[in-house]
Amino acid sequence: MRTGKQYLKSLNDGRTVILDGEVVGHVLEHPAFANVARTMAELFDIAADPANGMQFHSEEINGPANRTFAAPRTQEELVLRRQAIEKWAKHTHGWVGRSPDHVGTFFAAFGSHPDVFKNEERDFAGNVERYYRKVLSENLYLSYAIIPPQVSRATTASGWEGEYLQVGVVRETEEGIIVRGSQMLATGAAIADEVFVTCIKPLGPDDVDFAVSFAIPVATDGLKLYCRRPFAPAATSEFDYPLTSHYDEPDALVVFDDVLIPWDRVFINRNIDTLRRQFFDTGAHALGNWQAQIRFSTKLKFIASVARKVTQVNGTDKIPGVQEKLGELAAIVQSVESAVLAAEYTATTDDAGMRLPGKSALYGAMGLQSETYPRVISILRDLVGGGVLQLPSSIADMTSSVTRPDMERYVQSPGVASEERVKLFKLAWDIIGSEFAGRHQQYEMFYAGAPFVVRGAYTYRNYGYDALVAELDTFLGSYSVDSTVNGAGTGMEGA
Ligand SMILES: Cc1cc2nc3c(=O)[nH]c(=O)nc-3n(C[C@H](O)[C@H](O)[C@H](O)COP(=O)(O)OP(=O)(O)OC[C@H]3O[C@@H](n4cnc5c(N)ncnc54)[C@H](O)[C@@H]3O)c2cc1C
Repeated sequence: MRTGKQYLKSLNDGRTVILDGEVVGHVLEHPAFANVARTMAELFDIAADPANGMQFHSEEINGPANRTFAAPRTQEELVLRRQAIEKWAKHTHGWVGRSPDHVGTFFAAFGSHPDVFKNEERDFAGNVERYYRKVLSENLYLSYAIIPPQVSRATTASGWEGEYLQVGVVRETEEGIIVRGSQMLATGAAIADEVFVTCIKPLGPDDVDFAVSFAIPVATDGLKLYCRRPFAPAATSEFDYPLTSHYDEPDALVVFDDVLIPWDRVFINRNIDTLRRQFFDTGAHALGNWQAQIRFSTKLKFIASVARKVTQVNGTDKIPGVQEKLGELAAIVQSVESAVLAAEYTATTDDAGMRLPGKSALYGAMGLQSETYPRVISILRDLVGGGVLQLPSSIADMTSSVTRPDMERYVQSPGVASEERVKLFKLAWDIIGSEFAGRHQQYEMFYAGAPFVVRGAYTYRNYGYDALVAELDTFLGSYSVDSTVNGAGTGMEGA
């Protein structure tokens, strides 16, 4: 299996990554990307070491592959898959949202349901199968951009002024389709191998040009990545910004300047019905978002551990009011892990033989996430008080012989030396207050769609209200005006 070293080597490929009006040369030589790319390399090394139990024998490629890219067929495989995802999530403490297991999971589901992509003119179903085999055999890191740019949400792209603002097909050639336009928001693309592009938002009949699905290498002619302001370069040290310095995944607006997508990389071409079905009739949406919940649960446990330690250091942990706050935190964190396990417990097997996590539990947790995460951050913010600002400006105050004595005298706690205390509270600030922290709040609230979409389209539809209402109707049918008038069920029978 591909190692971290091999992955890093492959990044010097002439990709067009843009920051501050300029094309970044080799991403590994830029402080915005170097450390987070090394984090990804560590993940690949963990997967490549058989001792970590992250490999499985793939029938599709008849060889070893990354367990997080497996399409589970049995309950045991579903459990092993969750454990492999946890292994990676624990390495980053859940602070890397789009590690390669996220989009890789979608292709596990696509590859198990090629029929959904079947097309009379072209072998798109075969393309999906072959591409999944490529993901497995090359241990690929995919990012994705599946949301139209935020031009206007009042209409879909066909209603916008200006053509091809959203990525769409301009024309077809013998070699493939030519696409033009943009899509948001490809997390990790600047350091990924490939980018998967499609549209998950519903399209109207006039949007057929935008109904595409394809994957291409990041280093493709005409493909540009406009990255948001990176936070890692401003991180003065690992000690000052322990999370920012390692886990600042770049987010990018993806722009296509008449890019040729070869036919063998096209999965959907101008087909609104298949576009809708690709995520939901393949199980990809559920399997992919379960990966996200496993990662989220790992992150929440990490934040809870910081909160608990802060109260120990500050000597507030014996106060009943503080224990109540830690209790609320524990309840929230446990409810997310419980949903992950409940989804596993209620898993079902679909028509293609793929084992899918239970949707009611999965989408239930997702429906609350836009409140869960801010609440968790708010509890930690409450518990740390001003301690996160009563901190030296940087590691320099800790190392300078002039300032260190004051740090050791004034910034410490009983039994907790200055360095230990500063370290903990700097970590807390990187969780609640740094730019990295702010981006994470936005990420957890929006990565699976705006909250109104998650609740209205996923949680509501998958809850199983019909079965509940059927039970309610049985109960309502068990009594009537007549039975009440006759005294039945009132306790007055025979009176
Ligand atoms: C940090 C981060 C990383 C991301 N990474 C990725 C990625 O890797 N790949 C990817 O494809 N996408 C990614 N996304 C994009 C994400 O999928 C979108 O942000 C998400 O789908 C929501 O779309 P939007 O931001 O355009 O919000 P909009 O749809 O514009 O909604 C914004 C807000 O407007 C209001 N609103 C709009 N329409 C309605 C309505 N009909 N009813 C009620 N309220 C409404 C709501 O308050 C809503 O929250 C990322 C986003 C963030 C923040």
